Amino acid sequence: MSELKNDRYLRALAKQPVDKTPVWMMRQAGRYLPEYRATRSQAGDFMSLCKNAELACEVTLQPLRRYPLDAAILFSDILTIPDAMGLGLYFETGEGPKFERPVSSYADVAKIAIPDPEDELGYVMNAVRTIRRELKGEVPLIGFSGSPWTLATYMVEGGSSKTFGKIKKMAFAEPKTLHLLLDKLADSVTSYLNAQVKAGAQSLMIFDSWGGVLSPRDYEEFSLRYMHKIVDGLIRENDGRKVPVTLFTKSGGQWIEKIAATGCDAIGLDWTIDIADAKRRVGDKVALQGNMDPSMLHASPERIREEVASILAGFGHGTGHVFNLGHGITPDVDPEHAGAFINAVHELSAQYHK
Ligand SMILES: Cc1c2[nH]c(c1CCC(=O)O)Cc1[nH]c(c(CCC(=O)O)c1C)Cc1[nH]c(c(CCC(=O)O)c1C)Cc1[nH]c(c(C)c1CCC(=O)O)C2
Repeated sequence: MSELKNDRYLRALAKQPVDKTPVWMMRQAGRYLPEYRATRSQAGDFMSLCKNAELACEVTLQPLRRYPLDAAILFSDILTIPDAMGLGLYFETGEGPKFERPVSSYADVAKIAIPDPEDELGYVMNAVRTIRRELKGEVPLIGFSGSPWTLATYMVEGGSSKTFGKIKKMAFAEPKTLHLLLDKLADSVTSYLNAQVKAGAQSLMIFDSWGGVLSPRDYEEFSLRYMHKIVDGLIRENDGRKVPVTLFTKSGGQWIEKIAATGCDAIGLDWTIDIADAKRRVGDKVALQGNMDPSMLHASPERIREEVASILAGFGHGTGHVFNLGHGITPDVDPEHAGAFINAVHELSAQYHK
């Protein structure tokens, strides 16, 4: 078993005692950091940055050099799987991700093959191995993927969407087509995440960014069911240590009992749910990650501290809490405010672990 210098994050996920509440930030490597923007312009476009193991490692480590974060997250994107399936991912400046060949029919879905993670996605595994080597056991490395539903929204819509008109039409008019796609995605995500574990990822997170646009029944049918299938297929122990899995459904606060029942180790919460309420409902089963509104990072450092204090008080005494934002940090945040947030978590949380 390789030793970690700081294992607070893994201990909190396993509900073992900690000295302080661990903290990391979704999208902690990103455009709000000038050093990220510099490396990114050196790489050219975003996917070239993801495909260069040395540069992907560099941007993964940048936020850790600035802040005492308790975890690193692989620098990559959730859309690597659809790209490896042959859809032709590209990024239009200011418009987010797009696909050259979106999926629209049963025939399109039938043609899709499950990518080999060490072949078409070998660049991701190279990044994981490089980052693990360069982290030198400082903090654990989180691997990740998108959920089948969230990946399918991009594949069917051809990019980001506000209304999800095309994928909902497929869900309700051609459910067989969508289920075949979701099934292939679940198999792809399982083998992709297991390959990340074998390459060195010490924890896993599944981003279900768009599960919250579904009705409760449709959430179970089109999103949760496939995340459950993935959880059942994951390697849960490696190198003598548990590999915890965190499920994050944005706007999924009303379904946390159902999410906990998948057998995941932790639930990621956005800011629309009170963490005290979440702890009452599922705190005996799973750890909780979250949940400050990322927009709060625009407030003064004093106001940020107050917000951190109130979330810590909501969770209360004991372990099982990984502090985070309720969604990704945005490019317009002042890096000093991010630092104030992280320090506040460490300083104000010690009293809850005595
Ligand atoms: C939906 C989604 C995507 N990607 C991701 C999600 C799920 C999380 C969420 O709900 O936000 C996940 C993701 N994307 C990225 C990471 C890296 C790890 C981290 O630091 O958290 C992670 C975990 C890097 C990235 N992924 C992307 C960037 C920005 C790219 C750039 O440098 O221009 C980063 C740092 C690109 C991306 N990729 C995607 C979008 C919507 C965008 C933004 C496009 C834009 O704003 O121009 C798809």
